[in-house]
Amino acid sequence: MASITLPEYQATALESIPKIASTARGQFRTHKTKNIEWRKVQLRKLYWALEDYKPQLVAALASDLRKSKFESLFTEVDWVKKDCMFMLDHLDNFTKDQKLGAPDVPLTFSMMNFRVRKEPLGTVLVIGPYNYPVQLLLCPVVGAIAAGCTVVIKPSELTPACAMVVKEMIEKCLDPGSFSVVNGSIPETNALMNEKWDKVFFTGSAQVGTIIAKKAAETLTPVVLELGGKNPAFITKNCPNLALAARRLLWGKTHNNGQVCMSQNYVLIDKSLVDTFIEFLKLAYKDMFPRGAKASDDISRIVNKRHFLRIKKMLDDSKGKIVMGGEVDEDELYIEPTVVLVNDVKDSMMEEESFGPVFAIYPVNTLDEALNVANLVHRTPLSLYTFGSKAENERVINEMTSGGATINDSFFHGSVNTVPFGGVGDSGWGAYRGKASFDAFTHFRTIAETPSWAEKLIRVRYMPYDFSALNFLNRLTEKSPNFDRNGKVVKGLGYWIMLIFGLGGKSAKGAFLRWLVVVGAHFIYTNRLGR
Ligand SMILES: NC(=O)c1ccc[n+]([C@@H]2O[C@H](COP(=O)([O-])OP(=O)(O)OC[C@H]3O[C@@H](n4cnc5c(N)ncnc54)[C@H](O)[C@@H]3O)[C@@H](O)[C@H]2O)c1
Ligand SMILES: CC1=C(/C=C/C(C)=C/C=C/C(C)=C/C=C/C=C(C)/C=C/C=C(C)/C=C/C=C(\C)C=O)C(C)(C)CCC1
Repeated sequence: MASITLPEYQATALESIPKIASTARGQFRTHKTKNIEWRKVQLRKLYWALEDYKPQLVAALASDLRKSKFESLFTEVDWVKKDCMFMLDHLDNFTKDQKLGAPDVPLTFSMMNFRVRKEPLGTVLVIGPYNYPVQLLLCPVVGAIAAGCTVVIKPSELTPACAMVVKEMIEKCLDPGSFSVVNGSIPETNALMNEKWDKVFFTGSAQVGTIIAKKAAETLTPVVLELGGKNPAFITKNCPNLALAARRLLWGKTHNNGQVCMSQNYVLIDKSLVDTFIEFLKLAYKDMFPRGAKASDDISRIVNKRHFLRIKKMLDDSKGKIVMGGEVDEDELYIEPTVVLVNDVKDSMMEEESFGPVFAIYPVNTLDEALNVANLVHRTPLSLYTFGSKAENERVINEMTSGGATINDSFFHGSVNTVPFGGVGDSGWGAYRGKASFDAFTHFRTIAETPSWAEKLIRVRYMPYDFSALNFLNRLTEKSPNFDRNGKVVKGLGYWIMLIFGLGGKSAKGAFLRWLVVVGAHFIYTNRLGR
C-alpha cells in the first residue's frame, strides 16, 4: 500500500475568521440551502468524500490516536457515511410541512390550515472533541446540512492530522463558502465565538462547555452541549450473568482505549460479588488481549501527554488497590486497562471523569446504598448501566437519571447511529443522531392561514368586546372538567354513559371494536340457533 503523507497542522489565520463566518452567513442568505435537492447533493458529496478520503482519514486517526483501522472504519468513517445514507433516505419525509389537526388544533379552528414548517436555523458553528475526531465532528454536520444550514466546523487541535484531512475534504468536496473548516485552539475558538451564529453545537468537556454557553448567552445564541459525565454501572446480587457483565464493561473501557464520553467511570457492585467479578474481568482481559493489551494492534493510545498524565495522576492519587492492569508507559502514551478497588466516594477514581481505560470498583451492601452513592457522585451523568434483576434494573432507571442508559451491557444505547443521543443537566443540553440531528438544526415554525370568508365566524376577537359572543364561543368550545378541586376524577353521568355504551372501555375506537365483537357473536349465535 502506498504510504500516505498527512498534511502538516496549520491553524487558520485569526484575521480570516470573520470573513469565513460572514461568507457562510451570505451563502445562507442566497436561500439555495432551502432547496431539498441541493441539500441532498451536499450529503451525497459528503458520502463520496468520506469514501474517497478513507485512506487519509484512517491514516490520520492512526497518527493522532493510534486508532485501529477496525475502529476507524466502524465508528468513524463508515459511521458518518451511514448517517448520510439515513438522512438521504428520510429527508423528503423530515422536511415536509406537518399538517396540524386534532388534538393540537380544535375542530373550530380547522379551517385555518395550521401547519409546521421545518425551517433551517441559518448559519451554525460545530465544535468537535478529540476522541472521535471524524464521527463526533461530522455527524452534527450531517444534521445541519439536512436541515438546510450553512456550517463552519472547528475540529479539535489535539487531533491535528484528522483536523487537516477533514478541512481539505470538506472544502474540496462540499459547496465552497457554505461549509468551511477553521483550525486552531483557544484563540481561534474565541474568534469564532465572537461571531453571531444561529446555533452552536459543542461536543467536549463541561468546563469548556460552560465557557461556550456563557459566551453564546451574550447574543442569545442557542447551544447544543454534548458533555461528559461520571457514569456509574450497577451490579446487583441478582446479576443474571456476572462473566458477561465483566466482559461487556471491559469492552466499554477498551474501545478507543476508554476515551468514550459514555463509558463507565465506576462500578457499584454487591460486596459478595467483588472477588468473582475481578476474576471474570481478568478472564475477559486475557480473552481480548492474549499477549497483553500493549502488544495488541486493536487498542488506541491516549491522545497526548497531558491526558496521559491526567489519567496517571488519578491512579497515583487513589487510595484504592489496583486489582487489574496498572502498567503505564509515557513514551508510548500507553495506559493498560486498569481496575481499582476503592471504598471512598472522595477517591480520585470516583471524583474525576477518567475518559481513559481506567475505572473503579466500589463495593456496596445494598442497591439503596448504590443509588445513594451514584446520586452523590454525579446526579446527572451522561449514561448509566445496570446489571440486575428486571425489577432492580427498572428501579435503577427510575431512581437515577442520566442522558441515556443500557441494561445488561456497556454503552449499547449509544452504539446505534440513528437513535437520539444526548445528556441531561450538566452532562449536556439537547440531542442528536437520526431524526434528532435534523431537528437540532431546524426551527419548527407554526403557520396559520385565516380565510377571508371566515371573518364573520371569528369576529369575537374585535373591539368593542361582546360577552354574549364570547359566552357562545365558550359554550361551543370549552370542555368541562371531569375532576374536582382535590384533583379527584368525578364519575358523572358522561362517565357512566361511556362505561355502559362503551362496554366497559373508555376510548371510542375500543368501544366500536367491542360492539363489533358483540354484534358478531350475536349474529353467529342467532344463525346457529336458526340452523
Ligand atoms: N457527550 C458527548 O458526546 C461527548 C463526546 C466526546 C467527548 N465528550 C467530553 O469531552 C471531553 C473530552 O474532550 P476534549 O478534551 O476534546 O474536550 P475540550 O472541551 O477540551 O475541547 C473541545 C473543543 O473545545 C475547544 N476548546 C478547548 N478549550 C477551549 C477554551 N478555553 N475556549 C474555547 N474553546 C476551547 C477545543 O479546541 C475543542 O475543539 C470529556 O469530558 C468527554 O466526556 C463528550
Ligand atoms: C442480530 C443478527 C445480526 C445482526 C447483528 C448486529 C446488528 C450486530 C451489531 C453489533 C453492534 C452494533 C456492535 C456495537 C458496536 C459498537 C460501536 C459501533 C461503538 C461505537 C462507539 C461510539 C459511537 C462512540 C461514541 C462516543 C461518544 C458519543 C462520546 O465520546 C446479523 C445480521 C449479523 C445476523 C442475524 C442476527
